[in-house]
Amino acid sequence: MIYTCTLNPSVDYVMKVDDFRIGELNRATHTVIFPGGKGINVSRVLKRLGVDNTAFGFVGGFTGAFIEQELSRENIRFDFVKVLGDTRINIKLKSGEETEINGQGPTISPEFADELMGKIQSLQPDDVLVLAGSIPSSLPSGFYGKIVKTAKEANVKVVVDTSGPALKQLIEAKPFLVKPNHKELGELFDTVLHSKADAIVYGRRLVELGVENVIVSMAGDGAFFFNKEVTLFAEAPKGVVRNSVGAGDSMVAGFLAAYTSGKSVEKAFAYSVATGSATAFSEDLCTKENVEQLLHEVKVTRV
Ligand SMILES: Nc1ncnc2c1ncn2[C@@H]1O[C@H](COP(=O)(O)OP(=O)(O)O)[C@@H](O)[C@H]1O
Ligand SMILES: O=P(O)(O)OC[C@H]1O[C@](O)(COP(=O)(O)O)[C@@H](O)[C@@H]1O
Repeated sequence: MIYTCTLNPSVDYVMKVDDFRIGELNRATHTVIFPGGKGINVSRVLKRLGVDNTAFGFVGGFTGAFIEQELSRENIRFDFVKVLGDTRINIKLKSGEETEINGQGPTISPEFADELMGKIQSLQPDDVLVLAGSIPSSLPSGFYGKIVKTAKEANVKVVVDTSGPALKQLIEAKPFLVKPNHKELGELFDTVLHSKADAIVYGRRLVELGVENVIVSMAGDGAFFFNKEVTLFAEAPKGVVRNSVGAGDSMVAGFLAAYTSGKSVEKAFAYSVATGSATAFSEDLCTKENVEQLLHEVKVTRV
């Protein structure tokens, strides 16, 4: 069974504003609201790809109730810890460029953190645990590390999609899969990546550090896959980007959906790129039909 864990879920409030002006009254021409947070996006895309899974994490208040209601509507299993305070609202402003403001999220007190650890302790060998998104500031900075240790002791495969110090901490635990974008990969090594050659150098370094499989996404410029045996590159399919929020999370879901159904890493990587682009070209997350239409456009080459 695949489990996702979102420590800081969100309600993503997407607002389209023509000609946004800072410091003035702007009126949205289109608004839409989605349940969000990286692990929740992975759960939603997995379900759309026909893979049952369970979402873990912390939710609270009216925004938390909205997330549960939307996941129930999509028949996605969840087992959240209910916290005091409201789940955050993240603003995704579309006005030519995409600007994002992510909220802080509610305070998670130690008893709620322990309740989540209890759920992690109940995982079984060969389960997959996707740890995705930021760590709320109220949790101890080593919290992700503690989750990975518990999961790995139970022979659970750990997948990581996060950034900053949380990503650094999780790399040390040698996860099964990580999916940084090129900016997050640069930050991990206190540098800025300027080229595909740079992405190859630092992607391979993650494998040397013990990560089993690495996907480095570069938005419309394609993606790399690295493990001990191969380095692969895939061009991103061409299309009109409607909402790239959740595209990275969709790649993780696409890879896992294909890999856990027995596909090779080459095929799972191609499916991952098609899933990321299918989401970027949709207003909400992708559907399985969108992914399969794009799959034939993804050409994977060995580097
Ligand atoms: N402009 C684009 N054209 C085609 N595909 C895109 C575009 N932007 C994102 N994608 C797809 O989404 C994936 C993840 O995007 P990226 O922005 O790199 O990740 P993240 O959302 O984690 O920042 C890419 O590998 C690609 O498949
Ligand atoms: O936990 P963080 O890093 O604040 O990110 C949360 C945000 O990331 C998202 O999951 C989207 O992530 P990606 O665009 O990287 O796939 C949004 O749904 C959410 O608002």
